[in-house]
Amino acid sequence: PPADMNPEPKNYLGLDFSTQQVKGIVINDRLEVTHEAAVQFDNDLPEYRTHGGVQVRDDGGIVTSPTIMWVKALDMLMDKLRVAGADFSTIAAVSGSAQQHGSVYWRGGANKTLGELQGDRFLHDQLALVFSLTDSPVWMDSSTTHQCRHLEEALGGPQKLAELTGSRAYERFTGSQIAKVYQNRKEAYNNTERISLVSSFACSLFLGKYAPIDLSDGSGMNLLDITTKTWSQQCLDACGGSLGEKLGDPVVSWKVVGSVSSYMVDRYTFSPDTAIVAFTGDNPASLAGLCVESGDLAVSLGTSDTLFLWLDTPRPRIEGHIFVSPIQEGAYMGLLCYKNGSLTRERIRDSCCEGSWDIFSQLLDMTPRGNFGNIGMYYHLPEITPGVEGLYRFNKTDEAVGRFASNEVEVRALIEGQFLAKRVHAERLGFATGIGGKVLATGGASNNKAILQVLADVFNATVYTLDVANSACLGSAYRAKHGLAGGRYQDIIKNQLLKLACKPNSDANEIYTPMVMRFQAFESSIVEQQKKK
Ligand SMILES: O=C(CO)[C@@H](O)[C@H](O)CF
Repeated sequence: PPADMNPEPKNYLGLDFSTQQVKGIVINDRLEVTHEAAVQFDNDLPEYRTHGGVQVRDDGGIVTSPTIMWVKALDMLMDKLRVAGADFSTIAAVSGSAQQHGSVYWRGGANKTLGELQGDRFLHDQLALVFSLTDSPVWMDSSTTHQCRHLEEALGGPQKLAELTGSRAYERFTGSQIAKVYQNRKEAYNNTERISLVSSFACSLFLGKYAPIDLSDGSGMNLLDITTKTWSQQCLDACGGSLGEKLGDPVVSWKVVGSVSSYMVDRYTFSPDTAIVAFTGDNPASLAGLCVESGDLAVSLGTSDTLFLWLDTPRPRIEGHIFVSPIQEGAYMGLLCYKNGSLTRERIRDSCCEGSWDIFSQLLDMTPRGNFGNIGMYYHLPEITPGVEGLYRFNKTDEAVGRFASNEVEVRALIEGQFLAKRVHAERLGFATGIGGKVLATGGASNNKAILQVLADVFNATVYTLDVANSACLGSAYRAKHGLAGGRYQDIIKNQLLKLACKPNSDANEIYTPMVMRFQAFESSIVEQQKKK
């Protein structure tokens, strides 16, 4: 039969440049993982002396990563994938993701160098001198409070900035980081021809020229007007001179931004027509990898808990973040981060359950939904959402109490309290609870059925689990197929197996909707109290 009757198998490559490692996954046309590899920055590139992939200065305020380390790691990753048996000549499309908010500064002439890379030499040898700033600020940096206040003032306050860009000003967000470079490293800034996010920087290494910033990761900069989907000139002017031309125009996340570079063809035998789909942030890529659809939410129950929301009508607030959706035109995603996640669950397991998850689950199962009206909030660490700290317990008559009557009430108060908070904050951002959407759970605690039952009851929704360890990397591979195929993302992932974990009890709504109201009132009073301190 003619060659096109038996088209080559279509495989897809997804990458994720996270804080501690760069990972690559190859999937086949049925989205099955066929090859994977990772390069750990600390262990595999010790010459850069990073800890957790970063270098910390100034008593923790300044956190950066050597840009060239990421470059060197990519060649190592591609070699590891090839050794693992990946055949890059069968890759139809590549996409990727990266830690959000970090920034890369390309010196004048770097675009030309990117286009002339020689396949017989390492990337890092050829790109050693192309960065006008050699250390990239990353999301853990918190040295830009002054720039954040200036940006919020320039835009009329935190709520106004949130309505325009999806978030209030945050120290880690790229706009304030660029403002700091503009103010303190003016020469480097003026020598900078292009500023990339870590995601568009990584894409540039495959493209052989500057890759555009995508709208979803671009929503994490405090620079993008998420309604018009263009840079806000007011925000650009508040952060740096002629910043718009250094950023280039943003593109939709599913755009094919070009075909693979000659470097990648020569060195790794990619086919010259391999498509490169815009890279995005790790959280938008995770939303894709967790197969979130309209009306769904995903929760990653890990060291910190993260909530990924599908939003059709977002309501930006000074808490949480709204990003342009990486997978659906016109839709948005909400992101909520909680620092008191599994560390808090482990504390209560140790203090009330002799350190045993089995006892934890038994105590949870033996207490009634609604916990006799008791509500608890457990912020051993300074919480992100909301910005409070401390332990708070309320009994059924709304009185603050120092402790609950039993261990089982304490255990249920912790889990119900963590999920009530998530429902309150999700609904504030515009999420509609209980309209038939799914809850997708992942992360360590998603292996605990008793915990997932509470999640199903509080959200009055069926909970599914998917054990995708690297949801961002997997989501990047799915997005590579989506960008090439076009059409609806849902059609790309429709056969993905979701494991049904538990359904809500029939009385869930009548029990938890009133509790949501009470929780909201308690949280507002605590936030007010902390402001007065
Ligand atoms: O800052 C964050 C989100 O706003 C983190 O989740 C980074 O993306 C982690 F890399």
